[in-house]
Amino acid sequence: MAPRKQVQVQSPDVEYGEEAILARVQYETALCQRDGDAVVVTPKRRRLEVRTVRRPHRVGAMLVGWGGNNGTTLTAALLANRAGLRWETREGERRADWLGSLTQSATLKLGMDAEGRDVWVPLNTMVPMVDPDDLEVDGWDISGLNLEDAARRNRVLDVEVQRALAAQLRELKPRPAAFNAAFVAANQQERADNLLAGTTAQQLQRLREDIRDFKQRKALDMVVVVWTANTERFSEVRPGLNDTADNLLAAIDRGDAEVSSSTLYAVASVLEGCTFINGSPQNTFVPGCVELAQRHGTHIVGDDLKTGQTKLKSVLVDFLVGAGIKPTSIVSYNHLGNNDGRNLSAPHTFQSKEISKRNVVDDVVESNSLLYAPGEHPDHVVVIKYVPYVGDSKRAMDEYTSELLFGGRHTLAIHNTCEDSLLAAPLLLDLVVLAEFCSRVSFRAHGSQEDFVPFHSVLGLLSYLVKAPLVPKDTPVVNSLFRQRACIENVLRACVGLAPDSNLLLEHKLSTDIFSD
Ligand SMILES: NC(=O)c1ccc[n+]([C@@H]2O[C@H](COP(=O)([O-])OP(=O)(O)OC[C@H]3O[C@@H](n4cnc5c(N)ncnc54)[C@H](O)[C@@H]3O)[C@@H](O)[C@H]2O)c1
Ligand SMILES: O=P([O-])([O-])O[C@@H]1[C@@H](O)[C@H](O)[C@@H](O)[C@H](O)[C@@H]1O
Repeated sequence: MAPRKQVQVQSPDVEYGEEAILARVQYETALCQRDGDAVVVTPKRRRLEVRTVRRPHRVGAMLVGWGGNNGTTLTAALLANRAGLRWETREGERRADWLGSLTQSATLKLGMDAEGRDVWVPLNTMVPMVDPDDLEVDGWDISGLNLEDAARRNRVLDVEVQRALAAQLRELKPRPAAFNAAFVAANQQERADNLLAGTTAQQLQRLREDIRDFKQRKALDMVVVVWTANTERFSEVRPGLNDTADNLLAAIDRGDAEVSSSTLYAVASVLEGCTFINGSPQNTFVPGCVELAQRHGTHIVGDDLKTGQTKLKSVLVDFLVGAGIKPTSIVSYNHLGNNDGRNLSAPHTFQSKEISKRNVVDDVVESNSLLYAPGEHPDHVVVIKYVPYVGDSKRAMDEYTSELLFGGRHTLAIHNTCEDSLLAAPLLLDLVVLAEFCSRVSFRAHGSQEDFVPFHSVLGLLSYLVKAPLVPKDTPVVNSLFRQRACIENVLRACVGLAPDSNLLLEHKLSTDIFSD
């Protein structure tokens, strides 16, 4: 697909240099001090400089679980879009697209034209971003199936698409994987025929060699490793095991069985200077792993892709609580029949998913003390059942019960069929594209001679894409979907010297025009 024309901002506050865009923005916050029931607010204004390197890296994504439903679907989408694939369906011809991708198929409101009409532009025209057609992919899987056979087994893609991509997919074979079977359901053992041998320490070295091999073979200057393998049970976090970076490295050296596969891949990625993204709910980022990422100045992102049922939950609860309606009961049931669902049929792996699916309402509930007393929250139940027949087509059924005026009851009953991998694959692309963008952005106080500072190792900006956002220690978690999206939009606006979108639109709301020059 031809690259889209970039937005060009004409302002004394932005310079489009050869190497970087240098922008100056006013960063405004409000310092609140409670005094009994009163709140005293002091506006804080800081002028910042934002530097964005213009040329995107030559990026490769290494998928852990490459042969899975998400991994094969993302790979097929990359190949199909690169080829401009068209295929026949019973509803007529389809052509490859990136529907469901924030960076490829979503827009943001840039401003208004001379007639006062809103002007919306694709997100990826604000600053240069990686073109998916340039993205290289590789990865590991405990199953040795090549991606053509894996895609057939996974039953996500139309047969016409599988046929059209068969020759290319057949050439793609996952690398042997590090696998700690104790962390996933026993039923996953059946497919484990493509495993690394040796001690955990030897496997760590092999994973690092794999990353270097991919980087060298494809002439990359950045690799992003993405965990899209099975959901694991939580790792025990304890002093001497994984509470510090050195203890975690020592635990790997001694082959401690409590080091999960996902943490081992994360450590390999950090040691190779790569961004690591956790698309599953387990606590891959034990404290020692976070410390290691900070020590090496690499980015980590997690946890658990936010694709369908949970994405809707974060919107509905935001809407209800924001409207002063009090959700008192949330029942989230779904059944699915893919291998993810099969793995989640084990209590210890389900518990990881239950945590990420339940915590997503916490920040919105805590935001409204008029509705909820301290510690009060809605009843909230998550149920996931494995029903092979429905395959990847997850059926979510939710019931939201809320209290209304005069003791009224409001009930929202929703049936939400989520084609899980068709929803997840575009988000995996967004995570890689946005993680690469974040690696090129840095900030400093205006007029400072200090170095520009990058985003924190824990890349909270990408919270929009995950259920359980990993954020820097002692910083707030935001789950509200539209606040998360606004954060990404406003960072993109800051990169080109534009203020956040206030949504005031006073030009259209006053009795008299006070804006005409
Ligand atoms: N699709 C969605 O809607 C969605 C949303 C949120 C999170 N997720 C999570 O994404 C992950 C992948 O989902 P999926 O539907 O692709 O599952 P999947 O079971 O189809 O794919 C997982 C793949 O990982 C492989 N694997 C397991 N352990 C491995 C290891 N140690 N190293 C390398 N490969 C390993 C498996 O063989 C399998 O091919 C799951 O954890 C799931 O919970 C999916
Ligand atoms: O749709 P969503 O809640 O965002 O996410 C999905 C869950 O509903 C589903 O139960 C689980 O199997 C998938 O891995 C994914 O987590």
